[in-house]
Amino acid sequence: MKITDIRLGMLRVPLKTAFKTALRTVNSTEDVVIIVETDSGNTGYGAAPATAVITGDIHGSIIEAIRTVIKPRLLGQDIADLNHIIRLIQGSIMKNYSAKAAVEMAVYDLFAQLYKAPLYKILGGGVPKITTDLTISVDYIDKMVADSLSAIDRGFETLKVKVGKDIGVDIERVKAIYAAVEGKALIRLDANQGWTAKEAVYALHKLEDAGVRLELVEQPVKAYDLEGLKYITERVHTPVMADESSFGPREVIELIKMRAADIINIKLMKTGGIANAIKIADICSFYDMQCMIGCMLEGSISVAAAVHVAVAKSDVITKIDLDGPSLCAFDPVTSSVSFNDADITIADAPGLGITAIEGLEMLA
Ligand SMILES: C[C@H](N)C(=O)N[C@H](CCC(=O)O)C(=O)O
Ligand SMILES: [Mg+2]
Repeated sequence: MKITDIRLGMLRVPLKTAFKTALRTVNSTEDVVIIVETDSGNTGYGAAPATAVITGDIHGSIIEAIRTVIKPRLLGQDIADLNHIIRLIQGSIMKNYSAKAAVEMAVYDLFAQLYKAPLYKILGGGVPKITTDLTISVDYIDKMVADSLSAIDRGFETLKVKVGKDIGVDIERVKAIYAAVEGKALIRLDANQGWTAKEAVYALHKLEDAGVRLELVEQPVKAYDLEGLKYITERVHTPVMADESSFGPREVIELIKMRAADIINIKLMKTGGIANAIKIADICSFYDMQCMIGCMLEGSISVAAAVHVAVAKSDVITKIDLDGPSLCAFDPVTSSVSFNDADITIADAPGLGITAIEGLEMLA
C-alpha cells in the first residue's frame, strides 16, 4: 500500500454556542482536512484545527507545511513502513505540530486499514467506549450556571469550567457553579494560563476552604512558567494539570523531574500526532502519573483519532476531554466513532472508519 497523493480541504462547523476561554472566543470549528490516497484504493483521513494562541499554528502554516514540506517526502512511501514514515513526518520540519498530527493520523488510519482492524486494536486494544466531559465557557456567572445545568441535563457528569479572567469573579463563578451542581457533576477547572502562581494559590485555597471540591485545575499559569506551576502544585490540595506547558515527551519528562504538576494533558495537536502521544502515555505510566487526553476546539475527524488513543491507553489516560464534536451544532462526518454527548463509542471498522464528510471544501 503506497502513498500516491495527498489532498487538502477545509471543514467548517458552527458551534452550538460561542466557545470562550481566557485566551480566545470562537464560534465554529475550522479544520484543515488531509486525505491520503494509496495505490490500493485505500484512503486515510486526518485533520487539524489552527490554535494559534496555543500551538502557534494557523491554517496557512498547516496547509503550507503539509503541501510543500511533508507531502513531497511521503509520496511513494509504503504504509507498511509505519515507523519510517513517522520519522519522515517528525523530522521534516521544526514545530508545526498540528500539521504533523494531521498527516500522522491519516497514516495510522491507513496502517490499521492495511491490517483490517480498528486503529485502537492496532494500538493495543481496549474497551471501545469512553466518557467525555463538557466545557463550560467563561462568561457571566448566571450564564455559566445555566450552561452547567443544561450540560447535566444532556447527561454530562464532568464539567470543565473555564476560568482565568478576573480572579475575584473566577472564585465567585466556581462557587456558584459548585452550589448548583454539587452531587450531580464533578468539576475540573481550566484557567488557560490566566492566573499568576500567587493568584492561583489564593483562589484555590479560598475554594478549598469554602468546601468546593475540584477534581483538578488545568494550566493555571503561563505555559513557560514551570516554576509557577511547581509553586502551585506544592501548595494546594487540588491536583494540578499541565496543558500548554507540556507539548512533547521532552516537556513531560522535565515536568516529572521538577515535580511541577500532578497530571499531564495530552493533545495530538501539541504532540505532533499519535506516536508522541503514546510515548507520553508510556512515560507517565512508568512514573505512575495520570494523564488526560484532550482536544483543541476541533471537529470529529481528529478527535476520533484521539478517541482511539484513549481507548488503547486507558490504563494511564484516566481523564477524557474530547468534547469538540459535542460543542458543534452537528457532525458532518460519518465514521466508526459515535459521539453521543458524554458517551463516545467505536464500532468495528478498519482504521478510523471514516466513510463520508459532508461540506468538505477541497483546496486547489
Ligand atoms: C475543547 C476542549 N475541551 C478545550 O477546552 N480545549 C482547550 C483549548 C481549546 C482551544 O482554544 O481550541 C484547552 O484544554 O485548553
Ligand atoms: Mg487546557
